[in-house]
Amino acid sequence: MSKHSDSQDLAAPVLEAPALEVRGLVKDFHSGGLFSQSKVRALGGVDLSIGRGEIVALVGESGSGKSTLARCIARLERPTAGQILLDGTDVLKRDRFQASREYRAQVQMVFQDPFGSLNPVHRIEHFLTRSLTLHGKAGTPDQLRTRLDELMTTVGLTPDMLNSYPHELSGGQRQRVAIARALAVEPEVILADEPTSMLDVSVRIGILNLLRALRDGKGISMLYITHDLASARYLADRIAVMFAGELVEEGESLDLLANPAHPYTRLLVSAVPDPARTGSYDPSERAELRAAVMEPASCDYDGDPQQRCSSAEPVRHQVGDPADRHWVRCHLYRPPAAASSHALATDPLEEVVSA
Ligand SMILES: Nc1ncnc2c1ncn2[C@@H]1O[C@H](COP(=O)(O)OP(=O)(O)OP(=O)(O)O)[C@@H](O)[C@H]1O
Repeated sequence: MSKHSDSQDLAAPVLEAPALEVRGLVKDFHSGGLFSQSKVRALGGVDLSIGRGEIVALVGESGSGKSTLARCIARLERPTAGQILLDGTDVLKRDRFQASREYRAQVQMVFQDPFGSLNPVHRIEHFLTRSLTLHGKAGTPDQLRTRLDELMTTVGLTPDMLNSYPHELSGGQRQRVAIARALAVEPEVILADEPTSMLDVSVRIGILNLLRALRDGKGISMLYITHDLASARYLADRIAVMFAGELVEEGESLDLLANPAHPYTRLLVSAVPDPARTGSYDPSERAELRAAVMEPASCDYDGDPQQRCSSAEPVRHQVGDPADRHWVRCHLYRPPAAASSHALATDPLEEVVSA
């Protein structure tokens, strides 16, 4: 059991170098018109790493900065400051203005909307062939045919669907095509931004299982973005919690959900439908947690008279066993014995993800 400490020097286990790492990533958006000086700080200095073959879920409520982080990593947005390291190389330094083709092949993004990401005038074969050709992986016509068929079967579709148009497929099948398109370039990392949120509940678990199979079979590292803790728990090895553009807690999925240490994480956990708590759900508990965390500069959770977040950034505190790599950033963190527990009693996934 760790003790409360103001030190950032945590006793982390020595691990293999991560596949992808961001350090101090800041993103400001200008707001209020062309001549306005005002800005929105969407990311306030994010540090996050994804190990090889690891699935990290990034969770947080709408507007917390999840998509901005993924878009910065995919280099669809230019970060204001910070580093993005792929296999230890600082890619922002190497390719300052736009990502190289090599980087785009290594880091692929799958978007939330499988309807919007496929141009309706093209057949499925077009999307996959284009990716393969752009990245020099098409080969001879025979090799291309084999590769296309393989991609379709890998994502659970049949090769005859290559002749279909997007509107002839279901939402789940379209998302599988989007995943096949990402796979075509043989990426090292996939950034999946709410890949199931626009799909029928009945097909969500199939997409999650596909992502897991790709990690297991091909060793692809993934950042899985969601506001749904139940699916994060189902899929991810680790969960990172984002609040107002900052990571406030991170840990092994089961440990973090069983022992949430930050008031915001507890708020999220309390929102997961939990069959074991049906009937005893206490709305005032949620209201109290929400009030405590919605004003991060003056968080009075547990009554912090000093309101330290407004004058100093909270440092990271290790939570529990160092092997769990569980940390929290909160001035009010106390070791678990003194904190209240909001553990998920049973697996709510049956209720939330599957039909
Ligand atoms: N292009 C933009 N211009 C100005 N502000 C932006 C832009 N994109 C994002 N923001 C702001 O940055 C913050 C983070 O937004 P972001 O979309 O990353 O959050 P999110 O957690 O992904 O939310 P959601 O789950 O709703 O997608 C928000 O305050 C948002 O309004």
